[in-house]
Amino acid sequence: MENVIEVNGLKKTFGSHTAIKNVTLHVKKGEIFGLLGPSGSGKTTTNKILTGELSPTSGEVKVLGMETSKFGSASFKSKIGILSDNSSLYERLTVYDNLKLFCKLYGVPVSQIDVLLKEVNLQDDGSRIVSKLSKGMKQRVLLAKALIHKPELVFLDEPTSALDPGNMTHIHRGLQRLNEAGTTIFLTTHNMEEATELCDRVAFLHKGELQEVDSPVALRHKYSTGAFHVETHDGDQMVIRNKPENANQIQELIATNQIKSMHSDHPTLGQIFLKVTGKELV
Ligand SMILES: Nc1ncnc2c1ncn2[C@@H]1O[C@H](COP(=O)(O)OP(=O)(O)OP(=O)(O)O)[C@@H](O)[C@H]1O
Repeated sequence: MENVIEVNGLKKTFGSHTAIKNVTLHVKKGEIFGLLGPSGSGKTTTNKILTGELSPTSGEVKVLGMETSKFGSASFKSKIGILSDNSSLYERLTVYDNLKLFCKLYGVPVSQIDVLLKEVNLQDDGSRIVSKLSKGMKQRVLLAKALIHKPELVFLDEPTSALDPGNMTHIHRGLQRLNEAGTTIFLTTHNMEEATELCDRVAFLHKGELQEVDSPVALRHKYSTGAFHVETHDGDQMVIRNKPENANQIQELIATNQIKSMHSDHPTLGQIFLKVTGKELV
């Protein structure tokens, strides 16, 4: 499958500090790819390099088949959408007028605004002044702004960090629909449930280096202890190792209808990150 992001041996230094050491990653067209890492691991720096805001110190970076020298071009900008902590709105204008400006900038019909406001659950808030909105509402307007020109590839840096659970679910469904319609999503998040739910593949970034790149399911399988957690109808809880000598015990529990619940011990992405890097993903 075609790669929309190709990074080989990327390095980025700020003075004597090396923020990105030797990162190689490839994102396929149509994927939701999650970049996960604790504060200071280099996620924002990677995002900024991929969107042309920063230049790499060394290494090869190609996005949508274009070299970094093309990242300032109108053609590149029309194909990517960005939601980052640098994204901003005109505070004194209404939500609708903000989006109207971006429609004009990209030559998009204003009819697109109502569609997008519904997608971000702000269908009744178009006439509100941006400065009066909550942080979570602004984040959703910024998401609408990032998507207004129907980009092929979107970079979303913590897109749901300010959202309540209801709106987070609404945005997750919207991002899944967007992805099903063909948009590739490069997602940066601290939220492990979000990454597990949304991402086809995730990469763990730690101190500027990638530790693991795989699907959440494959990672959880890889780091599974192979044990079963069993709860009986009597309220007993037990951990049974997945070994041949324990097969009889499990069979007997099943035959005597004692099992209330049983699930295999697959660690969460947060637990895997801790195991791989020795650091909490916070
Ligand atoms: N402009 C800069 N000048 C100097 N150092 C920088 C600059 N930008 C980032 N760094 C350093 O590079 C490292 C990676 O920073 P980066 O912002 O990419 O991390 P992050 O993973 O996005 O963190 P967070 O989750 O807190 O946003 C940090 O040590 C940071 O201090």
